[in-house]
Amino acid sequence: MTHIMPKHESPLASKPVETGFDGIGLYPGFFGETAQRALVERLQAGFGAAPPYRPRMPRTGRPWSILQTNFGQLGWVSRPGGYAYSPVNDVSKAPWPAIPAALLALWDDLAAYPAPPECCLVNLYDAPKSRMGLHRDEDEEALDAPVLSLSLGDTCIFRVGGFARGDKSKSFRLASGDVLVLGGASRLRYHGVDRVISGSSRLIPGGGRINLTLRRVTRPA
Ligand SMILES: O=C(O)CCC(=O)C(=O)O
Ligand SMILES: [Fe+2]
Repeated sequence: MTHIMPKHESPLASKPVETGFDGIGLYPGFFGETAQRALVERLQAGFGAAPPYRPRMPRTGRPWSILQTNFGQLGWVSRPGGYAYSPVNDVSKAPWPAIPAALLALWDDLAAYPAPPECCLVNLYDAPKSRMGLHRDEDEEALDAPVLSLSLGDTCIFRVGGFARGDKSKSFRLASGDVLVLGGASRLRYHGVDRVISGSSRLIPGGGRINLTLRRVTRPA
Protein backbone atom coordinates (compact mmCIF):
# COMPACT_ATOMS: atom_id res chain seq x y z
CA MET A 1 0.00 0.00 0.00
CA THR A 2 1.31 3.47 -0.78
CA HIS A 3 0.54 6.60 1.16
CA ILE A 4 0.74 10.10 -0.13
CA MET A 5 3.14 11.89 2.18
CA PRO A 6 2.77 15.40 3.58
CA LYS A 7 3.51 18.14 1.10
CA HIS A 8 6.98 18.86 2.40
CA GLU A 9 7.90 15.24 1.67
CA SER A 10 6.32 14.97 -1.77
CA PRO A 11 4.92 17.40 -4.33
CA LEU A 12 2.13 14.88 -5.02
CA ALA A 13 -0.20 16.18 -2.34
CA SER A 14 0.29 19.87 -3.07
CA LYS A 15 -2.75 20.12 -5.33
CA PRO A 16 -6.26 19.79 -3.93
CA VAL A 17 -8.82 17.61 -5.66
CA GLU A 18 -11.93 19.26 -7.06
CA THR A 19 -14.85 19.33 -4.60
CA GLY A 20 -17.17 21.34 -6.83
CA PHE A 21 -17.12 24.26 -4.35
CA ASP A 22 -15.04 27.35 -4.98
CA GLY A 23 -12.87 27.78 -1.84
CA ILE A 24 -13.12 24.19 -0.61
CA GLY A 25 -10.02 22.16 -1.33
CA LEU A 26 -9.56 18.50 -0.40
CA TYR A 27 -6.04 17.12 0.01
CA PRO A 28 -6.42 13.34 0.29
CA GLY A 29 -3.76 11.73 2.46
CA PHE A 30 -1.94 15.00 3.14
CA PHE A 31 -0.66 13.41 6.34
CA GLY A 32 0.96 10.03 5.72
CA GLU A 33 0.58 7.17 8.15
CA THR A 34 3.76 7.89 10.12
CA ALA A 35 2.81 11.54 10.57
CA GLN A 36 -0.73 10.52 11.60
CA ARG A 37 0.60 8.15 14.27
CA ALA A 38 3.00 10.73 15.67
CA LEU A 39 0.21 13.31 15.83
CA VAL A 40 -2.22 10.98 17.62
CA GLU A 41 0.46 10.36 20.28
CA ARG A 42 1.07 14.06 20.59
CA LEU A 43 -2.66 14.78 20.91
CA GLN A 44 -3.13 12.12 23.55
CA ALA A 45 -0.29 13.67 25.57
CA GLY A 46 -2.07 17.04 25.31
CA PHE A 47 -5.37 15.51 26.44
CA GLY A 48 -3.72 14.97 29.84
CA ALA A 49 -3.82 18.73 30.44
CA ALA A 50 -7.12 19.34 28.60
CA PRO A 51 -9.24 16.19 28.81
CA PRO A 52 -11.96 15.89 26.15
CA TYR A 53 -15.38 16.65 27.65
CA ARG A 54 -18.94 16.42 26.43
CA PRO A 55 -20.16 19.92 25.52
CA ARG A 56 -23.76 21.01 25.93
CA MET A 57 -25.86 22.84 23.35
CA PRO A 58 -26.82 26.46 23.81
CA ARG A 59 -30.40 26.98 25.03
CA THR A 60 -31.51 23.33 25.29
CA GLY A 61 -28.45 22.28 27.31
CA ARG A 62 -28.58 18.94 25.52
CA PRO A 63 -25.29 17.03 25.36
CA TRP A 64 -23.48 16.75 22.04
CA SER A 65 -22.83 13.30 20.56
CA ILE A 66 -19.11 14.10 20.35
CA LEU A 67 -16.43 15.00 22.86
CA GLN A 68 -14.37 18.18 22.45
CA THR A 69 -11.25 19.90 23.68
CA ASN A 70 -8.89 22.56 22.30
CA PHE A 71 -5.28 23.51 21.78
CA GLY A 72 -4.12 27.09 21.35
CA GLN A 73 -4.57 30.54 22.88
CA LEU A 74 -8.32 30.38 22.33
CA GLY A 75 -10.64 27.41 22.56
CA TRP A 76 -14.09 27.15 21.01
CA VAL A 77 -16.69 26.19 23.60
CA SER A 78 -20.39 25.33 23.44
CA ARG A 79 -22.18 26.21 26.65
CA PRO A 80 -25.83 26.59 27.62
CA GLY A 81 -25.24 30.37 27.41
CA GLY A 82 -23.97 30.22 23.81
CA TYR A 83 -20.90 29.54 21.72
CA ALA A 84 -17.70 31.38 22.60
CA TYR A 85 -13.95 31.47 22.24
CA SER A 86 -12.32 31.17 25.63
CA PRO A 87 -8.65 31.40 26.70
CA VAL A 88 -9.29 28.81 29.42
CA ASN A 89 -10.79 25.40 29.76
CA ASP A 90 -14.20 25.52 31.51
CA VAL A 91 -13.45 22.29 33.38
CA SER A 92 -9.96 23.01 34.78
CA LYS A 93 -9.92 26.84 34.32
CA ALA A 94 -6.38 26.40 32.93
CA PRO A 95 -5.14 27.72 29.56
CA TRP A 96 -5.40 25.22 26.69
CA PRO A 97 -2.18 23.39 25.72
CA ALA A 98 -0.15 24.79 22.81
CA ILE A 99 -1.05 23.82 19.23
CA PRO A 100 1.23 20.93 18.15
CA ALA A 101 4.08 21.95 15.82
CA ALA A 102 2.92 19.61 13.03
CA LEU A 103 -0.37 21.52 12.90
CA LEU A 104 1.31 24.94 12.84
CA ALA A 105 3.35 23.61 9.89
CA LEU A 106 0.14 22.50 8.17
CA TRP A 107 -1.26 26.03 8.54
CA ASP A 108 1.96 27.46 7.09
CA ASP A 109 1.68 25.09 4.15
CA LEU A 110 -1.96 25.64 3.23
CA ALA A 111 -3.64 28.60 4.92
CA ALA A 112 -2.04 31.38 2.85
CA TYR A 113 -2.74 33.71 5.79
CA PRO A 114 -0.31 36.22 7.32
CA ALA A 115 -0.86 35.18 10.94
CA PRO A 116 -0.84 31.88 12.83
CA PRO A 117 -3.94 30.00 13.97
CA GLU A 118 -5.15 30.78 17.49
CA CYS A 119 -7.42 27.77 17.96
CA CYS A 120 -7.26 24.08 17.23
CA LEU A 121 -10.68 22.65 18.06
CA VAL A 122 -10.60 18.90 18.61
CA ASN A 123 -13.76 16.91 17.92
CA LEU A 124 -13.79 13.26 18.97
CA TYR A 125 -16.39 11.09 17.26
CA ASP A 126 -17.52 7.66 18.38
CA ALA A 127 -18.46 5.46 15.45
CA PRO A 128 -21.24 5.04 14.55
CA LYS A 129 -23.26 7.19 16.94
CA SER A 130 -21.60 10.61 16.80
CA ARG A 131 -22.53 13.19 14.21
CA MET A 132 -22.42 16.95 13.73
CA GLY A 133 -25.46 18.77 12.36
CA LEU A 134 -25.24 21.31 9.55
CA HIS A 135 -23.78 24.58 10.82
CA ARG A 136 -21.58 27.48 9.73
CA ASP A 137 -18.28 28.36 11.39
CA GLU A 138 -19.06 32.00 12.08
CA ASP A 139 -17.77 32.77 15.58
CA GLU A 140 -14.41 34.04 14.28
CA GLU A 141 -13.69 37.72 13.60
CA ALA A 142 -11.08 36.76 10.99
CA LEU A 143 -13.49 35.42 8.40
CA ASP A 144 -10.85 36.14 5.75
CA ALA A 145 -8.80 33.23 7.15
CA PRO A 146 -9.71 29.70 6.11
CA VAL A 147 -10.62 26.91 8.49
CA LEU A 148 -8.23 23.99 7.97
CA SER A 149 -9.55 20.59 8.92
CA LEU A 150 -7.56 17.38 9.41
CA SER A 151 -9.27 14.01 9.78
CA LEU A 152 -7.73 11.12 11.73
CA GLY A 153 -9.07 7.61 12.24
CA ASP A 154 -12.39 6.35 10.92
CA THR A 155 -13.73 7.76 7.65
CA CYS A 156 -16.71 10.10 7.86
CA ILE A 157 -19.41 11.24 5.49
CA PHE A 158 -18.95 15.02 5.36
CA ARG A 159 -21.77 17.18 4.01
CA VAL A 160 -21.44 20.61 2.41
CA GLY A 161 -24.43 22.82 1.67
CA GLY A 162 -25.01 26.41 0.70
CA PHE A 163 -25.34 29.64 2.64
CA ALA A 164 -28.82 28.95 4.02
CA ARG A 165 -29.69 25.89 6.06
CA GLY A 166 -32.15 24.42 3.56
CA ASP A 167 -29.94 24.81 0.47
CA LYS A 168 -29.02 21.83 -1.68
CA SER A 169 -26.09 19.89 -0.25
CA LYS A 170 -23.74 17.13 -1.26
CA SER A 171 -21.55 14.75 0.67
CA PHE A 172 -18.13 13.21 0.28
CA ARG A 173 -15.87 11.07 2.42
CA LEU A 174 -13.05 12.30 4.61
CA ALA A 175 -10.53 9.58 5.45
CA SER A 176 -7.61 9.49 7.87
CA GLY A 177 -4.89 11.94 6.86
CA ASP A 178 -7.17 14.01 4.62
CA VAL A 179 -7.03 17.78 4.92
CA LEU A 180 -9.94 20.00 3.93
CA VAL A 181 -9.56 23.75 3.43
CA LEU A 182 -12.79 25.68 3.95
CA GLY A 183 -12.17 29.21 2.83
CA GLY A 184 -12.62 31.95 0.29
CA ALA A 185 -16.08 32.08 -1.21
CA SER A 186 -17.09 28.99 0.79
CA ARG A 187 -15.90 30.11 4.23
CA LEU A 188 -19.49 30.50 5.47
CA ARG A 189 -21.06 27.49 3.81
CA TYR A 190 -23.12 25.14 5.93
CA HIS A 191 -21.36 21.84 6.59
CA GLY A 192 -21.57 18.90 8.97
CA VAL A 193 -20.81 15.24 9.55
CA ASP A 194 -23.61 12.78 8.70
CA ARG A 195 -21.90 9.78 10.23
CA VAL A 196 -18.64 7.99 10.93
CA ILE A 197 -18.00 4.54 9.47
CA SER A 198 -17.06 2.04 12.20
CA GLY A 199 -13.97 -0.02 11.59
CA SER A 200 -12.79 1.98 8.57
CA SER A 201 -9.38 2.80 10.13
CA ARG A 202 -7.05 1.16 12.63
CA LEU A 203 -5.21 4.37 13.51
CA ILE A 204 -6.92 5.12 16.82
CA PRO A 205 -6.86 2.37 19.45
CA GLY A 206 -10.51 1.53 20.15
CA GLY A 207 -11.66 3.16 16.89
CA GLY A 208 -13.44 6.45 16.27
CA ARG A 209 -12.53 9.65 14.49
CA ILE A 210 -10.61 12.73 15.59
CA ASN A 211 -11.17 15.95 13.67
CA LEU A 212 -8.89 18.92 14.17
CA THR A 213 -9.80 22.37 12.90
CA LEU A 214 -7.27 25.18 12.83
CA ARG A 215 -8.78 28.63 13.09
CA ARG A 216 -7.66 32.24 13.19
CA VAL A 217 -10.10 33.91 15.57
CA THR A 218 -9.02 37.57 15.93
CA ARG A 219 -7.96 39.86 13.12
CA PRO A 220 -4.18 40.19 13.02
CA ALA A 221 -2.96 43.58 14.31
O1 LIG B 1 -15.55 16.88 12.03
C1 LIG B 1 -15.52 17.52 10.99
O2 LIG B 1 -15.02 17.09 9.94
C2 LIG B 1 -16.15 18.89 10.93
C3 LIG B 1 -16.00 19.67 12.20
C4 LIG B 1 -16.64 21.02 12.11
O3 LIG B 1 -17.32 21.35 11.19
C5 LIG B 1 -16.39 21.99 13.18
O4 LIG B 1 -15.72 21.66 14.17
O5 LIG B 1 -16.86 23.12 13.06
FE1 LIG C 1 -17.65 23.49 11.26
